[in-house]
Amino acid sequence: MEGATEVHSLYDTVLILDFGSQYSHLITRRIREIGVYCELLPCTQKIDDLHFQPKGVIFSGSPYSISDKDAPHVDPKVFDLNVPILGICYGLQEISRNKGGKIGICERREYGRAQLRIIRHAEHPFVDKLFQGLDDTSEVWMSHGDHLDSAPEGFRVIGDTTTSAFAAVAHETAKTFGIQFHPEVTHSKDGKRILANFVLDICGCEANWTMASFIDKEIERIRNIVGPNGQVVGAVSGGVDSTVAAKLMKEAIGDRFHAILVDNGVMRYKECQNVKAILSDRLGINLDVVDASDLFLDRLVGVTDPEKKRKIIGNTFIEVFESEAARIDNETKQLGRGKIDFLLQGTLYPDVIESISFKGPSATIKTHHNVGGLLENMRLKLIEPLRELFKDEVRALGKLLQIDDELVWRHPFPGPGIAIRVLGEVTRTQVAIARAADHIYIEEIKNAGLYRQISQAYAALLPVRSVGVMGDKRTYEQVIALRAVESTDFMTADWFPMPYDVLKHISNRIINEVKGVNRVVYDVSSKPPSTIEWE
Ligand SMILES: Nc1ncnc2c1ncn2[C@@H]1O[C@H](COP(=O)(O)OP(=O)(O)OP(=O)(O)O)[C@@H](O)[C@H]1O
Ligand SMILES: O=c1[nH]c(=O)c2[nH+]cn([C@@H]3O[C@H](COP(=O)(O)O)[C@@H](O)[C@H]3O)c2[nH]1
Ligand SMILES: NC(=O)CC[C@H](N)C(=O)O
Ligand SMILES: [Mg+2]
Repeated sequence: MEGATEVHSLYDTVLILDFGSQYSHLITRRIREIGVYCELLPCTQKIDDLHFQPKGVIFSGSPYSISDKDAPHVDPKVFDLNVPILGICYGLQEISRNKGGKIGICERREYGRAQLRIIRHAEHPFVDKLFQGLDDTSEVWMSHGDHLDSAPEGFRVIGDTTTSAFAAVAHETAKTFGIQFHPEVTHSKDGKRILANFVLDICGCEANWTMASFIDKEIERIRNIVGPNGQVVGAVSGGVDSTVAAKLMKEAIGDRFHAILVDNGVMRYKECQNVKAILSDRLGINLDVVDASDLFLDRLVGVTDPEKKRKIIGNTFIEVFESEAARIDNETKQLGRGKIDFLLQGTLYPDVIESISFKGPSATIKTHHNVGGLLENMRLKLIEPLRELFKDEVRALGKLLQIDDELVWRHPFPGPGIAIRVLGEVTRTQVAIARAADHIYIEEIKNAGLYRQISQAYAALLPVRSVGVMGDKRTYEQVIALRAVESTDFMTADWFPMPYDVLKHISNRIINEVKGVNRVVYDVSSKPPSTIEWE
């Protein structure tokens, strides 16, 4: 699917070469916010293998020191692309290394805020473009132990600080810039303006990366890939990612797209009904709800290990999904349609970045199940309309596609659902208790107007018994743990400071209304060292 159907062939694209900095994805985010499309690739990318002509290139920072033996380096051919280059921190040092500058070790590591003094050069107006529109000084964020001892031939110093004589440099003619600070973090006050100067003015990119323009182009792209007769099948959970992907697909190919929602018996209160109502009735998506709850719950009998639960649920998902795809294939044969050739997946850009990152995929803490990802030996080809988008872009897209706020702002819900929120063995009774408590909890969070402030909330059932007293009688029942977190990327999270009066009310309702529970606790652990889900 390379060539004219790729997003980077439809937009001016900036290439970000990742040297492994913890901020690399932030550079990508900031440039997208400016309205310019960009892609992040490992710094080891061979330029001859690049499938598109970037309008400019950015080198990220890096945890390596440029003098390390195994320090990563760019393919020098990047300098022959003849497009503007901006090096950030290690990226500046890498430019300097290629162009003959000297790099040394700082006497004192520089970490934190610094005042950048801007040095202008009236005789070389081009070098001034990076800091155009800025005052004479600017607060910037530094994080480095190496620095330039001299600028390479042909470069001018365009900014310094009291400790860095070469905090910013620019080539007199070659449109190559390097900065020692990090414009991508918000602590650099003019960071976004600097990045905008680079991508808009210096690279000449058009700021046309908006979700409104993406919709039309993506629909067109899907139509080209699928063809006039092709059919697509997709697992849809009612989560924002799969819903937005499904809606795009529906706009592109109508009822040749078949969405399948699997009731695995561990969904939330009335979830399948609600999702069906919204997706079928309101969004016009061709959706089948398959009730496989008995199959899932029977297979979970006696299983207590969280990873085993995930595996059983992941595998069963595939089985159900494959047999549904075969059924649809059969049923649509009479309509004279082609076989189903494609599988829709709601993969997002962070998943892609994670798998191509220079640092490689991170250590497995939990094997998050992913329905499509496991269908390896299927003949179906993947189609991933959200592959280039971040979650907030997906939400913006969802709004434009007129998907209800209720779905667009839904907290994420894991595929294995309540099964990993009932600790220990998953039985129908235990699921019913967790589901009822969760329903009350979420309802009250919404009533208190807190749902949007919280990134994810749920109730977990702990299979331990504690003593209580109700109506003068001794009780000996289980515990509900309430979890609520704030997070931007779900890689790290802080526990949410839930107001006491809201907690009081929720606790009261759960103990009174949910049979089998006599105690409610609130989880005050952050991630790390805890995780968001209890299992
Ligand atoms: N009950 C289900 N029925 C069908 N497909 C499902 C179900 N649960 C999960 N999936 C599939 O697994 C994928 C991954 O689930 P995941 O929870 O990560 O994403 P999501 O549900 O689309 O969005 P969110 O992260 O907001 O919940 C979904 O995109 C969907 O394709
Ligand atoms: O589709 C999924 N299948 C899974 O097996 C799974 N486990 C965790 N999660 C979700 O991932 C995010 C981070 O969760 P953890 O901090 O618990 O790892 C949170 O949003 C979790 O809800 C899952 N999603
Ligand atoms: N943030 C960075 O890119 C740091 C680069 C390099 N490790 C240094 O200490 O200078
Ligand atoms: Mg989900």
